[in-house]
Amino acid sequence: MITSDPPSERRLPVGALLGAIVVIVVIYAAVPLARNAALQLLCLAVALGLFTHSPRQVTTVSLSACGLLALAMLGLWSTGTQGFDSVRDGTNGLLACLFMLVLGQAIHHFSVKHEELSEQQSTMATTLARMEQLATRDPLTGLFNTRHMTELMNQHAKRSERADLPMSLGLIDLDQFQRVNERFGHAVGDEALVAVSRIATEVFRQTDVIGRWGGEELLVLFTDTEPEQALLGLERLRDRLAGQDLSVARLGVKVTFSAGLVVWQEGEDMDATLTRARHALLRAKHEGRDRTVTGHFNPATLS
Ligand SMILES: Nc1nc2c(ncn2[C@@H]2O[C@H](COP(=O)(O)OP(=O)(O)OP(=O)(O)O)[C@@H](O)[C@H]2O)c(=O)[nH]1
Repeated sequence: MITSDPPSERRLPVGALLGAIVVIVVIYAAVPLARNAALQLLCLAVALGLFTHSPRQVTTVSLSACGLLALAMLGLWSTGTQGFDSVRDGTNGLLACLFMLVLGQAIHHFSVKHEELSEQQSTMATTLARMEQLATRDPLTGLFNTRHMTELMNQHAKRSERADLPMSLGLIDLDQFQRVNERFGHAVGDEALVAVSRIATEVFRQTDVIGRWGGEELLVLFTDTEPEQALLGLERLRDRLAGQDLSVARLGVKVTFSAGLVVWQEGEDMDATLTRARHALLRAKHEGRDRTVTGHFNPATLS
């Protein structure tokens, strides 16, 4: 079961509270004139138990207050201390004890309910986060899934249009991935996919949006980025993958990728942008793989 700490505003060190109770009881015993005020302060200390950590501590506070007060009264009565009226002070003390026990129980009950509620809230938050994860992420790579990427593309297109910001789209396809699966097995192929995804998230900017576009394809949305910079990003990924062993067991699994990179045109439907990116990707494959082919901008302008 998931438990949660009470909110910080409820926290009061129980040790400090017990210390205060001891001091109040000492004042009660030592200063006859302050007895009524001490009883009121004791009740207040028990009420402050509401701000301690747990229901158990609430009970500790109220029982300690009652126990210490009873001991003090017993001591005063048995030693016949002057100024201690056993009827008046005894009745007041017993009433205070009764009040503190009832108050302690009520606060204990409230505290238990509060804890249950916190646990439920925490469980709900975890479940919601898990559901959101399942709805938006690809289970293998942890990247955004196709459906969520589609939503994000449309959102970013609107944002780019409103703010007049450049946006590019890169479609990445791992080369000859079937051979990786055939040679090393599907599980190792999965490892390679996970490794490429992890490296991609490291290589691209945090503002770039990366998703798995089915199978062995990734889609990158280069938001607020000039295409030349997006191309540099893709080539950084190529450099990082070059010669890198992508298997956990160091089997020598290496992959390259082909990519199609296009600039989103203002007002363009994202499906049309994707189609252009796929055409560019196919050209990259036909031209020999392990390269990026761009559409609608001149990579020769690279600085
Ligand atoms: N291990 C693993 N393989 C996958 C996954 N998704 C797709 N693949 C494999 O990726 C391979 C894609 O094969 P193809 O589309 O023929 O392309 P390719 O072998 O990569 O060759 P080119 O794309 O032409 O360079 C297939 O063998 C799929 O089974 C996955 O989640 N895990």
